[in-house]
Amino acid sequence: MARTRCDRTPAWAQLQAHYQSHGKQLDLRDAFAQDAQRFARFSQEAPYVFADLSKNRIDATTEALLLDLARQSGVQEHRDAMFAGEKINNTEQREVLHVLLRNPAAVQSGIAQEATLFIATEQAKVHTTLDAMLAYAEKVRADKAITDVVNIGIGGSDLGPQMAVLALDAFATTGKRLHFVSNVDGHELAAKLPHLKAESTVFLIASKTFTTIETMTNAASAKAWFEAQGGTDIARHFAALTTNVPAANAFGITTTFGFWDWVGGRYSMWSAIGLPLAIAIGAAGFREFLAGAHAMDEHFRTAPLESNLPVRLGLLDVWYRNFHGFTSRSIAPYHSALRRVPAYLQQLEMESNGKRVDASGEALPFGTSPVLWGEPGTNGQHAYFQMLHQGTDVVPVEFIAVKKARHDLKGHHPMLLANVLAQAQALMVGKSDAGGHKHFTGNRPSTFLLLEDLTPASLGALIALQEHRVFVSGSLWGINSFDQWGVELGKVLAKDIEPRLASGDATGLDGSTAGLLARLRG
Ligand SMILES: O=P(O)(O)OC[C@H]1O[C@](O)(CO)[C@@H](O)[C@@H]1O
Repeated sequence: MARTRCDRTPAWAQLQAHYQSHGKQLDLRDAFAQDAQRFARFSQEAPYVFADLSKNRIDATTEALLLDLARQSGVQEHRDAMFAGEKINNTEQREVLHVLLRNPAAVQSGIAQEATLFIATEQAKVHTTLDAMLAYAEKVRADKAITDVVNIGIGGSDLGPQMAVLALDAFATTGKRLHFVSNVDGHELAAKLPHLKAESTVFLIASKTFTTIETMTNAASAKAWFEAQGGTDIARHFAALTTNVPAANAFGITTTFGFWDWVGGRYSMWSAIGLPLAIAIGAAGFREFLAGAHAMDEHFRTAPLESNLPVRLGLLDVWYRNFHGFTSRSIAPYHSALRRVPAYLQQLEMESNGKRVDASGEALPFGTSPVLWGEPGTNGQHAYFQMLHQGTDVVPVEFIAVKKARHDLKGHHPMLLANVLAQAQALMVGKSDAGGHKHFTGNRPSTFLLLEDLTPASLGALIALQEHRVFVSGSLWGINSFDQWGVELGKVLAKDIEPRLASGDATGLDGSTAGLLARLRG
């Protein structure tokens, strides 16, 4: 697989020169004035998602050079290697095949015989497990005695299903209450338990590894509570979603749905980890969700680079991070059901691309993952948008809007859409007030993602789009987007500190940790 780190390509130097001569001065207002076709030129259709990129600080030369950067870095080859089942997660020697989870059939052409065989075998397992998991979801949905489903998991075993269950609330037809418990902070689980009854609750223990301390602690407490309430039928009231079925069995759970180590935690909601969503919207809805993601996979896999939305977004991310030096991106979903999307994207992008070394371990001489943050519009407008409009830092904003409303409250949706348009417009056009307090500099960039309707399929496509744009920027940066060693140190230290809270032993601790330990014990 030919992969060249972006800063080692000829296009990188050309982009630097272009940034100095044109890029940094580009004014969006002039760009629109000079080009009546700018909206059409810088917008992109993809399955279920229309993207307006025209309010970004790019021109035709920028795009051409960025596309050269993609070609010279080997993004296409890297993408093909992922789809072909190569072990592109090199630090863990694993394939990266979450796309298989939403692939309707094991059709792969032009790849090595060995990979074809591997993919076909894994694909068969995916479909068998999917059928079993969806049959279970339907069983729970049909079970009148079950009123509550509690998902216990954290990170990728929580954020995805939680985000999707909220997003697709309009499609939730079960009448069952879905709860998500992630934090090891006992306040979270303790607040739920008094409202649950053992005989009417199903606990889903979601953990890829089945070793994560938060999830194991919550799962043990949930099981102890269940038994203390007189519950005995663990097989009916507990299910495990995991790659580590033996550990789930050892924990006493016999109802299990597996997945595989070629699925990263933050890429796992398409697997058994999606069970809460399948229970909420049903098997057919879940299959539509997968189909929407698959449509985006096909777009990413086959569309030419210049009309490939994940590629265009990933290139833009690199342009902003490494040439403009923007360090964050604000996500502004103008749909209250998408309120957990910013949190979901934080893990997706920051855990994938928050790396300081390339895939070979060499320190990178440029910035990588931006900070992602945001709240739903219009709420954000009345909080931090002040800074977006008039602060000293430029923060590119990614608006997400949905054309169709699924409520009939008069006037709300046009007002919501007017606001999202107005915010994007205000950021760009600004307002002159001779440099005073009411002055808006304008020329602040934004991307506008538009869905016709928020459905299982469009949500699937939107999230797959985000996965692939993260792939593209990570690929350009030459990093391994599929490991997360940065989460390990804190886990190890917490294990060391926990017994010290009981013993008070501060041997070898730094002064601050020792001081705080003493206060917490006092
Ligand atoms: O599903 P698991 O194995 O419990 O892991 C939960 C989360 O913890 C992490 O490994 C980080 O610690 C994430 O990557 C993952 O999504």
